Amino acid sequence: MFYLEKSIEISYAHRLSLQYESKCTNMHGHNAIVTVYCKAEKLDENGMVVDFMHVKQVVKRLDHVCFNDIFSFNPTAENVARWICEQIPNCYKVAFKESEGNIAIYSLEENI
Ligand SMILES: Nc1nc2c(c(=O)[nH]1)N=C([C@H](O)[C@H](O)COP(=O)(O)OP(=O)(O)OP(=O)(O)O)CN2
Repeated sequence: MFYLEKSIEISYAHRLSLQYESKCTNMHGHNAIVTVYCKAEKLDENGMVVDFMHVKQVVKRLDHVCFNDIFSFNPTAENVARWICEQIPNCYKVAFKESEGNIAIYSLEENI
């Protein structure tokens, strides 16, 4: 099995829709570190699991934007991690580090 991991920093704004009072329902921003994990049993015709540049292109679509403008779902770290995973071939896990102590992980596998 071949494994690949890439981390990219993004800056974004968002506000959350929540069923309780929270400061996070106000527009605010984060500098997040997104780590994308991919794997493949066989390499493609270019000798890759997936091109690092392709991973960057997808994640950078989220840089310096307001998540509420581009997503129809509530832009929590969990939901955005799943969205990223769904965009990237051979991706099985995304860790979305919203701030130093806050990390959401979406994984297709049980053992994260
Ligand atoms: N499960 C989730 N919980 C929260 C999310 C989320 O995406 N998933 N997001 C937020 C807000 O974005 C909020 O800005 C983060 O709040 P907080 O935990 O207070 O963040 P910090 O620790 O970075 O901020 P401090 O003010 O320094 O404590 C909330 N919850």
